[in-house]
Amino acid sequence: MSITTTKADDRPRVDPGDQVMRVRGVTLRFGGLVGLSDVALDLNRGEILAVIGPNGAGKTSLFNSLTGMYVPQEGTIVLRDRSGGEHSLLGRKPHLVNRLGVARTFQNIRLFGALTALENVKIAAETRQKSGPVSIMLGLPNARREDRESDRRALELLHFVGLDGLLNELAASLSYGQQRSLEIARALATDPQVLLLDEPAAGTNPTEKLDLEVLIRRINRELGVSVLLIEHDMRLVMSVADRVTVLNFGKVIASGSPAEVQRDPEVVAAYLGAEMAAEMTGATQAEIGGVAEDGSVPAQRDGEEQR
Ligand SMILES: Nc1ncnc2c1ncn2[C@@H]1O[C@H](COP(=O)(O)OP(=O)(O)OP(=O)(O)O)[C@@H](O)[C@H]1O
Repeated sequence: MSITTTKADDRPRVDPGDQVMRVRGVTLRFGGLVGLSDVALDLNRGEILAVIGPNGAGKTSLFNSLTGMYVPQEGTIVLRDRSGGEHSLLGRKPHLVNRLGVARTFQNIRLFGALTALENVKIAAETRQKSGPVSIMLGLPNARREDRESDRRALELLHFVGLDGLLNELAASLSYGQQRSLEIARALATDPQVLLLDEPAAGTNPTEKLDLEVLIRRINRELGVSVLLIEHDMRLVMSVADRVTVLNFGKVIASGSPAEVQRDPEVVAAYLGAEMAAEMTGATQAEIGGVAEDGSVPAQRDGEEQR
């Protein structure tokens, strides 16, 4: 992956027939609770696909299933590489899924707080190295070359996400928005074909949200990375996503362009349900869930779902 291959305005060609990830019939149960039910989803190469839905709808469970952290009891999850080779991801260990080209960020940021920004990204870049521990310990030429390459790559990515002034700051001392950018740089350092972003705007301020919007587009356009995005901020989703898939109670209830999904009666009903609940109880929209004035979709309360 090169950082400077295309101009910012160049969209990678999105060919609906060229699916980089294909998910079919995925069902995930936690004991008696159904987290995902017969979920199907296609991510086309070069596109940004948002996955939305109220809290508890199954979005993170889906990401965990796509990245090997959860193993669904039923279904298929296939990654297609650039030469058309197909790889089943179901049941594969997370580091092997990553090696095949799927990287992710987490809803709750997972950085090494006591390491610097540069070290956090370099560790991820090193997962692509071929030198074994003995070559590294002995400082053999191959190992030294790969070490310099990891340094170069980490610096390039920190520049790409706008953190080049903070290379030597401890991750824990960065602002929330900066930590989110660092997590993205770290995910990119593993050279993914597909990047899964789990609520990247959570906890960021309005300026950081706008920066994030630009960054997601640049990752997609300049690096040619296909993006799956979980996000509650509907303004961000509607602005960056090519298509949107809506989950509710673990099922896909709609899929289409942002405009189509916004008009879909089932999606409207899912969110209107929360609105009516707010009216009936006198609670505010934000307290109950539904589309709030700022465009965000707050939580569905525990116990609302019948699974
Ligand atoms: N490890 C687990 N064990 C048991 N239940 C789980 C587990 N992980 C998720 N669940 C349940 O599966 C359902 C879907 O949760 P999930 O976190 O995927 O939803 P979500 O759409 O990502 O919500 P949020 O927007 O709050 O992140 C919830 O009822 C949740 O409690």
